[in-house]
Amino acid sequence: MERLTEQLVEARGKKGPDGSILLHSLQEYLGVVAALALQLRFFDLDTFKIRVMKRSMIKLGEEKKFEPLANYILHIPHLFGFTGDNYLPKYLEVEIKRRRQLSERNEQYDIVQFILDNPCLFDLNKIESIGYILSLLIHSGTTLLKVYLNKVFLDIALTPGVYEHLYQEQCHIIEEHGKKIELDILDKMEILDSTILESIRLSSHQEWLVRYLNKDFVLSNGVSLHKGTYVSFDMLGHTHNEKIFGKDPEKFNYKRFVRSGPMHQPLGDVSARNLLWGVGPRMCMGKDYSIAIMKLILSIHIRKYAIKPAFLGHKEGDTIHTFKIDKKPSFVYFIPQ
Ligand code: HEM
Repeated sequence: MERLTEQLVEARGKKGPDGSILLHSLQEYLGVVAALALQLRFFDLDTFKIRVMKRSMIKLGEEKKFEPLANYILHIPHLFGFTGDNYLPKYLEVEIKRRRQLSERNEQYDIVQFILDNPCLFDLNKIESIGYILSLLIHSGTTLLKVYLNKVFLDIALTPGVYEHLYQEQCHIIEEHGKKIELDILDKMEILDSTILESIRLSSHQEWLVRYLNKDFVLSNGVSLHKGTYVSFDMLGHTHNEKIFGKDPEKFNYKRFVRSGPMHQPLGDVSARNLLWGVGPRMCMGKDYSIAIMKLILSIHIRKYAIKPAFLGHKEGDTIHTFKIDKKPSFVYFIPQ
C-alpha cells in the first residue's frame, strides 16, 4: 500500500500543505492506482486469460475489431479521462522489452509477465495497442468506481452519526494495529464495509447485467424470452425486497450488513444480498481492486478529515479540500482535524 501511495505521488506529484495527496480528479487518481494495481497483481490474471480467449480477442493487438479502437484512443487520450500522459502503454513497452532480455523468468507474476507468458493471446509487435486496450478497461471500470465512491462519501457526509462511528472504528484499529494500512487491516474495517455496500445498494440501477439472447428461452414461470432481444435483471426491485434485505429496505442503514447483525454480508462475497459485482463467469474482474481502493481512500480520509456536506460543513477560516467529479467539485468537503 505504501508503495502504491509513493508511486501515486510520484506519478502526479501533487501534495497538499499537510503532506496529503490532493485529489484533483477522482477518476485520474483511480486510473493511476488501477494501473499500478495491475502491476501488483490485484486482478485475477487467470480469469482474465479465460475471458480473453472466450471472447476470441485472439492476439489482442492484431484483432481487426480492436485495432481501430486502440488507434482511436491513441489519438485522443484527453477524452479518456486522464490528463497528462497515459503512462501504461509506455510502461508495458519498456518493461516487456526489458524482461525479454533477461536470461531468467521474472519472479513477479503481474500483467507484464502474463502477456509474455501468453504469446498465443498477445501480439508482442503491437504492445502499444495492448496498453491502450488495457487503459480502456481501466477507464470503464474507474468511471463506475468514481461514481460509487462519490456516492459513499455523500452518504457519509449527509447522514448524521455515520462519520463519527466510522472515525471511532478507525481510532480503534489504530489503537490495536498501528497506523499502517495493509490489506488485512482493510478486512477489519467492518462498519466501513457495511457502509459501502449499503450506499451502493441504494444507488442500484433498474437494469443490471444486461444480456443479449442468441436463442429462445422459457423461464421456469412460463415466460418466453425471444432470440435477438435484450434482457436484464431488475436490480432496483431486488434491492428493495424486504425478504432479502430486512426491514425498511428503502432506508440508508449503514449497519445493515455488519458481522453481528442478522443480515451479515461482506462487500466482497457474492450472494443474493450482494449482486454488485455480478455473478458467474462474467463477474467483475476489478472486484478486489475496487474494494481495496474504496476502503483505502475512505479510511485515509476518515482518519484525517471531518467529512461534511458542502452546504453546512465548514466555518470561515477552515481549510477545505475537495475533489472533482466530471470537472465539477464534489459536494463533499474534507476539513482537516
Ligand atoms: C464499484 C466499482 C465497480 C462495480 C460495481 C463493478 C461491477 C461490475 C459488474 C456488475 C460486472 C459484470 C457485468 C455483467 O455481468 O454484465 C463487471 C464486470 C467487469 N468489471 Fe467491474 N465493477 C467495478 C469496477 C471495476 C474496475 C475499477 C475495473 C477495472 C479497473 C473493472 C473491470 C471489470 C471487467 C474487466 C469486467 C468484465 C467484463 C466482461 O467480462 O464482460 N470493474 N463489473
